[in-house]
Amino acid sequence: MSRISPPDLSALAAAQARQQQLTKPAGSLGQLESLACRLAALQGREVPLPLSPAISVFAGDHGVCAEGVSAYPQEVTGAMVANFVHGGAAISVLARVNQARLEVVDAGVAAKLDGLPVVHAKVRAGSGNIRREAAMSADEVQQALEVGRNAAQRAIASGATLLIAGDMGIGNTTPSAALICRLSGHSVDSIVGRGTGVDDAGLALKRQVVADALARVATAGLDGRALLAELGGLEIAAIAGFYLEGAAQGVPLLLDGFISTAAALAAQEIDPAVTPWFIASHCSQETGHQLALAALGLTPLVDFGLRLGEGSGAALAIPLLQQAIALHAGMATFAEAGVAGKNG
Ligand SMILES: O=C(O)c1ccc[n+]([C@@H]2O[C@H](COP(=O)([O-])O)[C@@H](O)[C@H]2O)c1
Ligand SMILES: Cc1cc2nc[nH]c2cc1C
Repeated sequence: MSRISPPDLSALAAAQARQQQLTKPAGSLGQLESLACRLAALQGREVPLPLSPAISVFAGDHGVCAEGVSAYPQEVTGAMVANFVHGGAAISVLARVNQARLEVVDAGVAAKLDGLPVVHAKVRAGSGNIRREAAMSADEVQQALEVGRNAAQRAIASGATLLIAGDMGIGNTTPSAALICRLSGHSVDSIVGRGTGVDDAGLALKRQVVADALARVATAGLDGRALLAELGGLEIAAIAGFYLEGAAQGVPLLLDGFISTAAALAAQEIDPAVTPWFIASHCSQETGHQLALAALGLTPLVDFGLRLGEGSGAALAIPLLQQAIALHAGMATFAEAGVAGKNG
C-alpha cells in the first residue's frame, strides 16, 4: 500500500479554466501556465499559494572513486560540505538569494565532519566500489532512506512547501549513471558522461566501470531498494527517501540534475505513486540527463548548461515557479478588467 496520494485533478481543472479567463491570448504564457496548473493540482487549490522552498543537500562518498572515474579527489566531498555551511558554495548563495532554508546532511562522507553544523547522519564512511561489490547492504539502504525521510520531515515541519534535494559526492555520476541505465533501459554510451570533467580516456574507463557494475547485477527481479544497494550510493538513497516522504506529505519535489534524477528513478521503482510529485527544473549538461528525465515523463523548464549538482539547478528555477504562481493568482480576468475575450 502506497502512503502517497495522487494530485488533485479537480484543482487542476479549475486552474486550467482560470488560465483561460486571464487577460492574455490563450496559451501565451507558455510553460508558466502549465506550471501554475501543476502546482495547483499538487497544492489542491485552484490558486496555489506562494512557495516556501527548502533545500537539503545530501553528501556521501563512493568506493568506485578508486577506479579513477572522477576528475577530482575524494577529499573534495568533505571540504565542500564545510564550504556549504560556511556560505561560500554556489548552493549557499542560491539558497540565500531565494530565501530558501538550507540544510546539509552527512549521509556517508568518508571524512569525519565533527564540529561542522551539519546533520550528522553518516550511515557509513563511503559506499562500496560498485564495479566489484555492492554499494551497501540492504540494512544500510534502509537507514539511508530514513535519513532522507527525516530531512523531509524536518523541512516540512519548519514550513517548507517546496522540497529540493541537492547532492555532493565525488564520483557520484558513476552510480547515478548505472542506476539510470538499469532503470531506464538506455545504453551505457547514451547515459554516461564526463561528470566533473574527465578526459576522453577517463570517459572510456567510466563507461567500462558502469558496464561492469551493470553486468555484476544483470539478474532480473531486483527491486528499487536492491538496486540502490547494488548500484547506488548513500546520498542517492537518502535523496530517494527524501522524495518518498515529501510526496507522502503532499509537498511538490523540484528535481535538480543527474544525481537527483537517478534518485527519483529509484524512488519511482520503490513507489510509482511518487512520480506525479516531481517537477523537473533544468536539463544538466551531463550526458543522459534528458533521457533520464524523459524516463520519468518530465520535461525540464530551462537548460542553462549547468553540471554542478548541490541543488543549484533546482534553486535557479524557484523564481520561475514563484512567478508562475504570482501570474496565476494576480492577473485580472477578462471579466474583471472589462477586456473582450477571444470571441467577444
Ligand atoms: O547534477 C548534475 O547534473 C551533475 C553533473 C556532473 C557533476 N555533478 C557534481 O559533481 C560531482 C560528481 O561528479 P564526478 O565526476 O565526481 O562523478 C558531484 O558532487 C555532483 O554534485 C553534478
Ligand atoms: C569543487 C566542486 C564542487 C562541487 N559541487 C558539487 N560537486 C562538486 C564537485 C567539485 C569538484
